[in-house]
Amino acid sequence: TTNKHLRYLSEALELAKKSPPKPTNFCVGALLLDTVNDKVLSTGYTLELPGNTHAEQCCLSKLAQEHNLSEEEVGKIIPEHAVLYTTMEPCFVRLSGNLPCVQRVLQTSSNGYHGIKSVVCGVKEPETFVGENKGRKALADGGVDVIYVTGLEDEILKVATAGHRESS
Ligand SMILES: Nc1nc(=O)c(N)c(NC[C@H](O)[C@H](O)[C@H](O)COP(=O)(O)O)[nH]1
Ligand SMILES: [Zn+2]
Repeated sequence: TTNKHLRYLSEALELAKKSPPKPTNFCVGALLLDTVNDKVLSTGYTLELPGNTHAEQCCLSKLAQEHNLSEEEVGKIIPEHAVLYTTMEPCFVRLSGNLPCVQRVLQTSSNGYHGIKSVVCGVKEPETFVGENKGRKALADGGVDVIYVTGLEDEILKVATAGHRESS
């Protein structure tokens, strides 16, 4: 399944490349996969939707919109065995103070909804903005497996930090 993880993580990386580089965040790509039907349910990249939005946030928000649900209810339509692929691990703290994506993921399995129980990411979050990201433990405590897949780190970080260099 590592090849499958790399395939979808590569797709998420292509999405991350669409994100407009900024010095105050990372360019990340995310996609939600229905692994039973091998169907991409939704995709997202940083700043895709208006506002200071994250890739995982856009992915979930677009899915909610498609089903006329609020973000809080989107777990209702997420099938069992859905996997969230994100090039960088979900944020645990955001300098902006906006709701972290760890909370958004955990929220999908509230209210008795099955929600997202598995996250596959390509890199841990660098400590640039908020120090060590402790999201993996929070997700595990909430019954969500976090799997780090190696192999794309360099490219993921290069894309993620495109806005952090003068001549990017
Ligand atoms: N997983 C992830 N997906 C994203 O789409 C994104 N931009 C980040 N970035 C994490 C970083 O910690 C925050 O971008 C900064 O903490 C600034 O916070 P805001 O983004 O302004 O809320 N992380
Ligand atoms: Zn986030």
